[in-house]
Amino acid sequence: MDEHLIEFSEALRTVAKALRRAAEGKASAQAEAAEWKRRYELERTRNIQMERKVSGNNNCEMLQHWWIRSSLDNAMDMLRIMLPCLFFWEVGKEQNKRIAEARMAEQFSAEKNGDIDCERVKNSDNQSMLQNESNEYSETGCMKHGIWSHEVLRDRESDSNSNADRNKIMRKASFKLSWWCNGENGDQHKHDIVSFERGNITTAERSSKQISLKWESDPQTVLILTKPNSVSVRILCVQMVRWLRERKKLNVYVEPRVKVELVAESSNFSYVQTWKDDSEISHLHMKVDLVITLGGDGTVLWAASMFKGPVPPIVPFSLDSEHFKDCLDSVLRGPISITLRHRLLCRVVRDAAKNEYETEEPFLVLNEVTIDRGISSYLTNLECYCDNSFVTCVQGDGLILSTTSGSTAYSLAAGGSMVHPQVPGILFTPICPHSLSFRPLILPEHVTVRIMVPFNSRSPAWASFDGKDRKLLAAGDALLCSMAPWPVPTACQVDSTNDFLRSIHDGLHWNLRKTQSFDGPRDRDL
Ligand SMILES: NC(=O)c1ccc[n+]([C@@H]2O[C@H](COP(=O)([O-])OP(=O)(O)OC[C@H]3O[C@@H](n4cnc5c(N)ncnc54)[C@H](O)[C@@H]3O)[C@@H](O)[C@H]2O)c1
Ligand SMILES: Nc1ncnc2c1ncn2[C@@H]1O[C@H](COP(=O)(O)OP(=O)(O)OP(=O)(O)O)[C@@H](O)[C@H]1O
Repeated sequence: MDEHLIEFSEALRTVAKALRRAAEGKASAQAEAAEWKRRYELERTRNIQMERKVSGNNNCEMLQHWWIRSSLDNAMDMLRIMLPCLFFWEVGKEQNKRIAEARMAEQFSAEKNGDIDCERVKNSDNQSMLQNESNEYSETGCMKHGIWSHEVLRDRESDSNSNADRNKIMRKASFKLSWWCNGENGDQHKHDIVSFERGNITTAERSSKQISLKWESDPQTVLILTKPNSVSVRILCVQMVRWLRERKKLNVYVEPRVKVELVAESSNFSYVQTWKDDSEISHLHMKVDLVITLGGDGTVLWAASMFKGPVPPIVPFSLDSEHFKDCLDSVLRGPISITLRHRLLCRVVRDAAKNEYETEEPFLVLNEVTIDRGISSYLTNLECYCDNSFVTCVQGDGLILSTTSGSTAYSLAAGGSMVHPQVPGILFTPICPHSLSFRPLILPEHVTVRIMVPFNSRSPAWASFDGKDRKLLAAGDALLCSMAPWPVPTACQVDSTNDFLRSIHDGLHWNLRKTQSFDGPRDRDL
């Protein structure tokens, strides 16, 4: 009995193997056939285009001979390739072969009969989808309706179908990719970065591309922002204001504090402009062509925080900027490489709010928003959601939601990755989590992160924005954070990537290690 069972199971295994091989043969034959068909169609389209060109010469007879000959050559080539494929195909399904032969015959005879008039083909009752595509392709150079992929021959549904049905072919399921936005009035600015060609997805444009700024009219007005309480900054500021006004004939804006300092230095600086209150600051972006910062990273953060909407290009100067004239000359002339630094839009929603839109004044951060335990000695307890999905509960000192620009600041100190500033995304970095497995995350740019202080939390939490403006988050309060539509354009010294690498080498001494000495054991000694 056992022997019979073993024999039977062996037989079954053999049958299964044969079936699998047949299925694999069919799949590869189908793939190969589809590929050759695609090439055939491309060639055919090219021929139609060439024919159109030649017909301009009114040499119809020559054209017809040439066309028929090249079509025959193509068809023969295709047949040569298709025959072995069809053999395998037959193993799988006899009907596929019949459809393919019919299809080939139809194409072949159409070509042989010199059926090369695009309009005629287009209007023909028996037009095939293939011919339609061909016409569309040759007329427009691209697909008109949606995104198509390679065509494949369709299994015949039933033998009783009409000839027209039998000869029908089916394309690989066509599809369209579109951006998902938060409704029509969503605050996310999107643009197409993906292009489609015959169903193959290619990224045409990526936001991490190097961007170049070319002035279309000469800049007229410059705003200079300076780090306070620094003698070297004050000296540099005086020189720069003078040069910009006297040599470049530009209008110069400074902060009220700096104007007082300048006028105290010399009454000649009375031409320097400033503002009286915050409402004037909100209109600055409409007057200022360029912002110059004299200071470090903190001054750039300060500059960005002054613009609650669009930000003019920022040229950051460190304190040792001896060559500011050459540098500003080339910036004012353009073109310059810029880095578009993404910002995060942060809104606090109180427990008492009726809905998510009832928020306090939003904050825009260039580095990060931090939610921490403040002066409380208890662990934070923060519930985190990404769109509507629960992410995790942060129990530790807190959480940093950082931009990629801010990835080299606090987030880095808390163990987050350093990310090129042109990469769009939100870094989700815990601060001293009380768990061994809480690794930092990087979330995509389009999400909204929601951090909530649960009602069972032992203490409130504190949110701070680029290290400033602390806000208390009580139980039930939440912080919403998403990518802001207004990036901060900063001028590069060389280009985005070069500047980023230089800043992590020079500023952070990234991977600085003494070079290993030459003397010592070598591979050949082993
Ligand atoms: N443990 C930490 O590393 C820590 C703690 C608190 C705040 N910070 C950072 O300080 C920032 C505020 O800066 P500030 O100048 O107003 O305060 P600050 O004067 O205390 O300077 C903080 C330091 O962070 C550096 N820094 C700021 N942004 C940076 C960036 N994007 N890449 C690399 N280094 C950066 C500055 O150069 C400065 O040396 C916050 O946004 C936060 O990222 C860091
Ligand atoms: N125009 C300004 N008005 C008020 N505060 C400012 C201004 N510019 C900078 N700050 C603040 O001064 C502090 C120090 O500025 P900044 O980081 O530029 O100097 P730094 O610490 O010497 O530079 P770094 O450490 O990045 O080399 C920051 O907290 C910043 O917010």
